[in-house]
Parts: sequence; C-alpha cells; structure tokens
Amino acid sequence: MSGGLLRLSGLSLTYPNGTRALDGLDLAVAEGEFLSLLGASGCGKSTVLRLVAGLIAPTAGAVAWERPLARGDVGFVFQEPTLMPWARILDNVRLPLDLAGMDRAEGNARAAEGLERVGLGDFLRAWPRELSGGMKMRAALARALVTRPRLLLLDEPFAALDEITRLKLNDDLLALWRRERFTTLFVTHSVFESVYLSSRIAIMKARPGRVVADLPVDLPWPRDLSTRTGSDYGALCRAVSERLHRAMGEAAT
Ligand SMILES: Nc1ncnc2c1ncn2[C@@H]1O[C@H](COP(=O)(O)OP(=O)(O)OP(=O)(O)O)[C@@H](O)[C@H]1O
Repeated sequence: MSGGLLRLSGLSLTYPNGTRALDGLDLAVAEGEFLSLLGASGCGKSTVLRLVAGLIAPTAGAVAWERPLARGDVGFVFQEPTLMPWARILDNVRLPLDLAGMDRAEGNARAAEGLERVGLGDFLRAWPRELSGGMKMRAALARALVTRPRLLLLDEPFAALDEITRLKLNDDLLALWRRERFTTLFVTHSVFESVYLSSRIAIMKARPGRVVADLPVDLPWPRDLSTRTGSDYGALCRAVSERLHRAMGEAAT
C-alpha cells in the first residue's frame, strides 16, 4: 500500500439485533489526507469509525493498517465533547497520557501545549461547565490530539454547535491539520462542510452501508472565506449534492 495508512476491505457489520449496517465496504485511506465520509443519517458512517478505532469487530472483511498500531495512534472526537465534569480542562486533556502511563509533569506539559494549540491556553484550570460549547469541543480536540495520533477520527464533531462557532472551528481544525498533517477521517452529513474541509470525499449509501462514490476535492489551499464564496466551491457543492442525492436513491438496492 504505497502512501496508504489503512485499507478497509469487504467490511461488513451486522448488529446483534439483525441490522445490516455495512456490507462489503471498501475504502483506502492515504497518509496525511483529510477524508470525509458523507452520507445520510443511518448509512453507517459512525459504524465505520467504530470499526476503524477497534471499538467493535467486523462481521466480515478487514481493517488493514500499513504498519501495526501503537497506543495513542488513533484519536477520536465524538459528537459530544464527553469531558469529565469533575476534572479541570488540563486533567481532561491529560487523560490519554495518564492511561499510557506517562509521568504526570510531562503529561501536564503536553496537555498544556495541546490546549495552547486549540486556543485554550488561558483555560487550563477551568472546569468544563465554565466553557462554551465550542470551547468544550476544542478541549475534546486537544484531548484527541494529545497522543499525537497518526489518525484522527471525528464523528460529526461540530453538528451541535451554532453556525458561527462551527465555521470558526472548521477553520481552526483545517489550520491544525495543515500544520501537523495527521490523517483525518471526518464524518458529516453536511455537503458544505465536507467540501470546505476535505482533500477527498467518500459518499456512502445506506441499508446496507457502502461507499458509492469517491471524489477528490481540488479546491486550492489555504481555504478561507474566499473559498466559501467562490464559484468553484459552489459548483463542487452542487456536484456532491447531486451524487449524494443519487446515493440516497440507491439505498434500497
Ligand atoms: N448498537 C447498535 N445496535 C443496533 N443497530 C445499530 C447500532 N448502532 C447503529 N445501528 C444501526 O446501524 C445503522 C448505521 O448506524 P450508524 O450510526 O453507523 O449510521 P450513521 O450514518 O453514523 O448515522 P447518523 O448520521 O445518524 O449518526 C443504522 O440503521 C442504525 O440504526
């Protein structure tokens, strides 16, 4: 697999209640790319992330890594920030390092540096309840990145945020990715978000879930407000919307 980080081959998952979430899904993820999984609600996007993270095992098929995984190689950001309410922000972000057995002083330094990178350098001692929704999500992002993962999994991380916060976090995530180039697998059902953020989009159909289209996003970098207002962005969003619409029609096949 040249330049590949992982490959999903013939991935199938039937839940114990009989729901065939995925059937024969194929997808290769290249090192350093920003790949979005785009699809309608229930098409199996979160199931793909859980399989990649090793939280569940496939019924058939395989998740093959280009080299064996070490602890901390995969970071996961969920739809909710899932911070521990009884722990200060610094302690929340240090958690993966504590679990890895890192010395506390070194862990604190790494967690503080991670919080700086997401713009929360002034909130190390704050409690989660003292942060806005967007700030909590930044802290969740810092926690997912604190082990310097090779792959960052994001499951609709900004879906619950207001539009202005969401756009700002889109830009901040992109700036981090451009600087550090962790491979990113981003789940969304927003066409606009996927086109703005990604270097590539995999469109899924539902019942059972499978990738039906694989589209490069050739918009120039860096991306900013002029990207969002440009005609190329608009044209690409239209093309992706149309393909997504067709994928939804393929659901019952
Ligand atoms: N633990 C579970 N047990 C049974 N069925 C499940 C379970 N988790 C998900 N499913 C079903 O599997 C299918 C895929 O679910 P999944 O959450 O992966 O989709 P999704 O594309 O991420 O949806 P959304 O965009 O709404 O989050 C759905 O039909 C869902 O109802």
